[in-house]
Amino acid sequence: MNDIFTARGSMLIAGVTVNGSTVDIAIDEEGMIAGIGKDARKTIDADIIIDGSDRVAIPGLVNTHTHAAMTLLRGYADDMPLAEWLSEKIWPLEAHLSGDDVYWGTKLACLEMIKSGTVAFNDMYFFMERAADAVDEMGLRATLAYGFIDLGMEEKRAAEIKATEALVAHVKARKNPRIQAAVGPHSVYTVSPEGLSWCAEFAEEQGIAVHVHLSETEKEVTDCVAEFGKRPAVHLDECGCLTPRTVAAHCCWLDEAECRLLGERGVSASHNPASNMKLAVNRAMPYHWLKASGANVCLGTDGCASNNSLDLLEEMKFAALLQKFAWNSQTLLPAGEAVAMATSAGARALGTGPGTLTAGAPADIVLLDARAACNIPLHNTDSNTVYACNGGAVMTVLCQGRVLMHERTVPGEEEIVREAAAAAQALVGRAREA
Ligand SMILES: O=c1[nH]cnc2c1ncn2[C@@H]1O[C@H](CO)[C@@H](O)[C@H]1O
Ligand SMILES: [Zn+2]
Repeated sequence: MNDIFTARGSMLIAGVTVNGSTVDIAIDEEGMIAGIGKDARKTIDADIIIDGSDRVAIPGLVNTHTHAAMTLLRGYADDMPLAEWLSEKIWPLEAHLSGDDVYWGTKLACLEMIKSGTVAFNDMYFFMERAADAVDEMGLRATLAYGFIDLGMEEKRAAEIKATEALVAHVKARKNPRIQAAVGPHSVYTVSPEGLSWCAEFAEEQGIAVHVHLSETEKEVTDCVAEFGKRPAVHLDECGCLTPRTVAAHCCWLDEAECRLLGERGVSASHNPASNMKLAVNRAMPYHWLKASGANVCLGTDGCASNNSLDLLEEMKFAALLQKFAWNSQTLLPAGEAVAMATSAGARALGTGPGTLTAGAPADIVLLDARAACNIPLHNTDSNTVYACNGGAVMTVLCQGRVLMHERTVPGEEEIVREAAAAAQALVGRAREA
């Protein structure tokens, strides 16, 4: 069974349930879906066969906003307001982070993501060269941004520019088709207009994505209006940061005109319901306005210090429930749309393919346990996936046709858990001594 992780060749997932029908999924040697349907096995001479009976296949999930290595901060500080939480707890501890911490924290995040069906993620953090090592080894896809924070200081800005340029050069030099670089201006309250403009220009010049926090709290909006005379989305736009390559996380306090602006600019808006509820940001993303505007609404978990897990199956449920509750509409964000947010919309945001189970798409595939209680009965796959199951129902995960987890086994799990726990403990120890 172990060689399924290293075996290369064409593959057949035989007799698997997709949207209520039993089909075969044929995967070619390049890791692309060659065919899907009752006769798909005829399209290839499979080297590897995965038994799909008792399995439901869905496209691989895409986490469009996280800080992966914050797994090390899981449970370190909870139940606090955002500004206090960041400035009194999170940032002081992050000041002691090392590259090794980010490596093991990101490995743990990748393990957790694979175990809950995620095949690609959009990350913003520090020591991202080491995050790239972790992603490389774990086999999923990632877009990696250095979290650019200049706090209005010219000297700090110069250092952030250097760090951003270094990461982009590093990622390009790796030539790993699964790993992309992005530019990561943290937010309008931590980056000066000069910093934001530099980020926008550099991203444009490099043809890479912009990853930013936007309108997470009401305070962010009132402070931005007081300082710059305009709301955060307008401010970001004037600095050139709103583009079809932009992923804006949270988008809770956008007004209707800002939603239209995001739609016009072709921005991807990443909904992070668990983090928003936990930090009581007190307003849900206006999904209905963003959807009407044509913005690409996708899904993210945010980091493990504000979630505190990376389970997108759970997150789909939070999104569908929060939207209904907040906007008083039983019909808003139905299950099928929640699945699309976590799959095709996420794939569009990160440029990783169509994010669907179709011929010609990359074989980014999740097999859920059809015999798990949460999948009985199977009246409707989308419904069970969003409302009943969590990551525990994920059995097998493929990324570009490569098996990352099979029957819940991920190679190297024991070492990752041991080393990440040790790194977290040592990090807190260093902070306490300081
Ligand atoms: O919800 C959040 N809002 C704003 N900042 C956050 C949140 N979660 C994590 N970070 C912070 O963003 C930086 C990423 O490079 C880190 O400092 C991380 O702690
Ligand atoms: Zn965040």
